[in-house]
Amino acid sequence: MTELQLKDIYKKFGSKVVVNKLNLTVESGEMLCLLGPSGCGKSTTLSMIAGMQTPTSGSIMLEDKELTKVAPHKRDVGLVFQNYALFPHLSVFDNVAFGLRRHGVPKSEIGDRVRASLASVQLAEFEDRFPAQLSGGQQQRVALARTLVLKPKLVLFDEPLSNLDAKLRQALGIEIRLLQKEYKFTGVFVTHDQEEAMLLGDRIAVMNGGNIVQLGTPKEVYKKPVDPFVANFIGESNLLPIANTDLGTSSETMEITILGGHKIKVIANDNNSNPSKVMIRPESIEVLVDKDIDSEKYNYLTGNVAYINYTGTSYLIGIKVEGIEKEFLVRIQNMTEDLHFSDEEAITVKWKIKDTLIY
Ligand SMILES: Nc1ncnc2c1ncn2[C@@H]1O[C@H](COP(=O)(O)OP(=O)(O)OP(=O)(O)O)[C@@H](O)[C@H]1O
Repeated sequence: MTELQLKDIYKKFGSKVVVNKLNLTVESGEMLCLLGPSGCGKSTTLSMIAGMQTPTSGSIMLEDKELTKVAPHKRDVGLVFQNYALFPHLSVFDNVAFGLRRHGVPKSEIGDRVRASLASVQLAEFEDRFPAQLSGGQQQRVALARTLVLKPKLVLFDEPLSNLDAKLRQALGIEIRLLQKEYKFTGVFVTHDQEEAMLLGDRIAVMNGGNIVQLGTPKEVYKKPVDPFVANFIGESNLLPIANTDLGTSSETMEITILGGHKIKVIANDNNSNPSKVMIRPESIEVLVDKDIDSEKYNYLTGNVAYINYTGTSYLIGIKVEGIEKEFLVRIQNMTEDLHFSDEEAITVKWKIKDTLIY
């Protein structure tokens, strides 16, 4: 069931268009991540749903209600911000109870609801503390409890994890997912961090310049990015400029030449006439060890090792390939043996033809 629908949402600040006829549907119980670089219009989109900004034109429907006609505090929409926005002079209990009191919830109900909500964010023992006596992660949990205690249909998250360190970000991200199952809210989550979007989103809307450039599941946007911008923004990528495309096609594959004269095969289809770039994910590439060449199935590229970085879970190898400006990146996971390469050593790598995307 559709919960939230944005229709032709358009927003101008002065003469600058920041959201450009955006259309988006969020299903009931879904978590939709708005992901994009700074300035792409994701926070403005969220602010319009929350009612802190008014669209220049377009409509926002929450179920069958036109939200743009409803005052912000009557929208049944919860908000979780980056900076927690707790009342410093109120205890944790009173911060969480604040909204219930304002909504006129009977006193007899308030204690139970606040305690249940604090328990669900693992802060049952902290109700008498003040925000300044809590860590950043705990403060953000109070902010979550304060929002969820009101049981809103829709919860809007504006980069709520970005003030926290990497480990805590992941832990709290997982908690938000579990809380969503428990409270059954629909969520829109703004972030510029692709890992966060992959962790939290049932679907991800990738934004650029006020538009949604791709909408899909984390797997879809990662495996089949629609253009070089998305490929580059989500995960690591090797984007190689194409020099020449018509070097012969078989029924299934097409051979193209990239800068430096290297030949690469791609799966032929109707969409790849006149492409300008080849894209290969670093983790779909392997180092050639056995010298067994299978050019029906694999592409090969030879260069010299520029650097090799060990991250604990993988190796990242940068390879200088003739004619290609940026190092070609290879990420090797699940290594059973240590990798040893000296600087400048010649290296050949291979990847499956089917893992080669073109734009
Ligand atoms: N109140 C405002 N008045 C004028 N321009 C604004 C206003 N709010 C945002 N903008 C501009 O609109 C554009 C989009 O801003 P927005 O905050 O939506 O981007 P964002 O994708 O959320 O970026 P960030 O991650 O940096 O917050 C930016 O160029 C910004 O400078």
